[in-house]
Amino acid sequence: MIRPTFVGAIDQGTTSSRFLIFSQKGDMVATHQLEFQQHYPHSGWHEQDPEELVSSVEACVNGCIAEFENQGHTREQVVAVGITNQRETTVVWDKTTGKALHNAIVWTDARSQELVRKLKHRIGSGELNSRCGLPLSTYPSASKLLWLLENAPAVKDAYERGTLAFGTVDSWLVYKLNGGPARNIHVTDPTNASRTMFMNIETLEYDDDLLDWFRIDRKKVALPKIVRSSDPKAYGSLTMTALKGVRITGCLGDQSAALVGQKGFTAGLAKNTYGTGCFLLYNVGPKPVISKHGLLTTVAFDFGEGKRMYALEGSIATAGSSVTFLVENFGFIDSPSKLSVLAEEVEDSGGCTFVTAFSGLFAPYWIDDARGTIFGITAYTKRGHIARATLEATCFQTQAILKAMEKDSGKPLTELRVDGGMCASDLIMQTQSDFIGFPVNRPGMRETTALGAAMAAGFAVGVWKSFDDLKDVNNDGRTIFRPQISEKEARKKFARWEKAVDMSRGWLNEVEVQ
Ligand SMILES: Nc1ncnc2c1ncn2[C@@H]1O[C@H](COP(=O)(O)OP(=O)(O)O)[C@@H](O)[C@H]1O
Ligand SMILES: O=P(O)(O)OC[C@H](O)CO
Repeated sequence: MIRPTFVGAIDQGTTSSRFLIFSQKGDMVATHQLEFQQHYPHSGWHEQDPEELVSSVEACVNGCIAEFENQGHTREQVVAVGITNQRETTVVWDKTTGKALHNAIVWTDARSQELVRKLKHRIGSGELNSRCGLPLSTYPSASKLLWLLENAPAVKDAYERGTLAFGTVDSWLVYKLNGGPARNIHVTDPTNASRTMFMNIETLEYDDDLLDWFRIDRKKVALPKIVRSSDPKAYGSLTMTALKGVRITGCLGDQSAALVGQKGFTAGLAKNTYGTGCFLLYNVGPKPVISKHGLLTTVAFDFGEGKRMYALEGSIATAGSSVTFLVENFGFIDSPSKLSVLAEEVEDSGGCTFVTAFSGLFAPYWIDDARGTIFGITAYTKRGHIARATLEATCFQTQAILKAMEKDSGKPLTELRVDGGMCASDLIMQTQSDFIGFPVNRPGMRETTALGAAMAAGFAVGVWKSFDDLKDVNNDGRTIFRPQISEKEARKKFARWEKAVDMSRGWLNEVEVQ
């Protein structure tokens, strides 16, 4: 009997790690998920333990395989594994010992704000964006690595001794899952490398001028080799877990993976993922487009010649994390899924606008001196109003990003494909459609990020041979949300949001910046 083949996907997100197994039809057959600890040592700082990222992934693989085998399958049916990950989060380790030298600095971490402020005065700062696709800010990995080199003695020492290795979470996982220094597999893919500020967005190679500008000496720090997002050999294989020996053949930053999982293979398609943050990626085709309106240029995926695409990206730093904040810091609700219930106790936000700038505001505004601010509170304000204002904040920022995208691309979008934890809420998706004035399309199977990683891995080993092989994947159970308010009303709400954004500028002055 020929047993069907399956592909596994490691999804290492900001708040949890997951392992999922997909059939050749793209159906998710087994999954295991674990949350891990977040560390906030100071206001604006956000760290994770690199060892815990690895151990949570390994536990997820084992938990998922147990479930898979309970269904009557065998682990040998999993022929390849893909990795997708939170991007920009920076890990540094000693390449001789394989040990992390500092906690991972998470993409949301704003500690490098002062450093970035100084870098903005350095000659040539204005040219960085067109070379690497990213604005100089606390968000990409570059400023996080510079901060570590200036402030973490162990990192500085390893740099001086030439034993320092740098990577984003994909590189760290691949390195550790391959057994660390024994094999020393130190690689990344262009979707992740395009988030560092070290890669040239045209050539997809490290750019010596960029590294020189940041004063990073390549002889003193090992950077991961940039290889394709789908590759049968470059990523090695798992040396531990129930899938020991299985090859890792796909690697995509999570937002690129979601675009792939939503089958956004051709120019003009877009998706918006509402996870810890929220990220809208719009496929612009095989040539990069540099934004003039506050968006990022990123690699959508690199599946080899003729299958390499770029995207314009709108990044929102705080989305699902604002919901978690209401749960954990304010105790308004006991789980994120109750947000909609609380928000539905009231008809609207009662005049409140919440600018959820916990790490400053990202696209399209890039205001690093703003912090979370609620406007319009009166004696009338109830928790439900704040809940509504919280969910509306992500929808307003998405609306602002879409306006910028329309200006950059010259083409208005007519439908938004969505996924991520927050999109489970019908109220949020309806609000989104109301604000943007066109349909929001939510798939039945929402693990599109993991599906994208599985697709990248499956392409490398011939599980799928062309995009056309995937045309029937994840088409069932879609929900379409259509606008229910007038354009005039949406415009009025948006004008109030823009006013609030403007008023949130400059909250942190130079003296207060850490
Ligand atoms: N029903 C819901 N309504 C609103 N927010 C939700 C809901 N379910 C989950 N979330 C939010 O979604 C986020 C988790 O989404 P997920 O896509 O798993 O994130 P990540 O990949 O960043 O770890 C959490 O921040 C959580 O607060
Ligand atoms: O973990 P997510 O889904 O919020 O995604 C994190 C992004 O990759 C950060 O750029």
